[in-house]
Amino acid sequence: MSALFDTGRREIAQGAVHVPGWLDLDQQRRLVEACREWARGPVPIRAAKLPGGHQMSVQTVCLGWHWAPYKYTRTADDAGGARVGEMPEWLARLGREALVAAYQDDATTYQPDVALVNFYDDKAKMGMHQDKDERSREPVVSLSVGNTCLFRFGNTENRSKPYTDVELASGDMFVFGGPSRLAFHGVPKTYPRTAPPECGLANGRLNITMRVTGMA
Ligand SMILES: O=C(O)CCC(=O)C(=O)O
Ligand SMILES: [Fe+2]
Repeated sequence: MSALFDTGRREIAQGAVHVPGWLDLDQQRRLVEACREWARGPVPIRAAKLPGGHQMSVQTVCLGWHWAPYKYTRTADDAGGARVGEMPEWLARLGREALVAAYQDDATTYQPDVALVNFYDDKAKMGMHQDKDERSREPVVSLSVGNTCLFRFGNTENRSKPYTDVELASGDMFVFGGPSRLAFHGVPKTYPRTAPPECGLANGRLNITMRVTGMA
């Protein structure tokens, strides 16, 4: 991204950067279209079940690797058993461009091999957690489309304070890596009817996180 569009870039913690409005409306619409396609299969979108039996309120479909609490597999053993869809190279490239913009580092060789596509209806939320099922500690890139949410970005020790509350709006990008890679984070709520009509998503919120599993 050119300097012109980097003006809103904000470092939330060391290695954690929020870039508001990183995706233009055309890119947002294309992502929404792609998410609709991915949600259809080969693995259908589903709300994952936690080991205790609790079902997540967020619905997820994965690319590259299938994530179910708390591991990655090639087949969706909790959702019909099909082999998960490919991680498209264009999406990995978008992840790399995000990293370049967030860290202002043109030399990155970032190559995410998994994407988790999350859909939030107006009631969905995500509790404070760490993304730690990856063997690699390469950064996580997050892209948001649709309704604005409250994103809580915490510390690496526990689920409670200190944390920083950030609003992630349609088109926003957020990266966390380095000393922030294992920070607890979550989505306490989304704000209904806040999506720009032109983003392509009339209801709810989509979030795509890209990661490097470190698995072969
Ligand atoms: O929806 C978000 O912004 C965060 C999603 C997230 O933390 C995850 O999928 O692990
Ligand atoms: Fe996460």
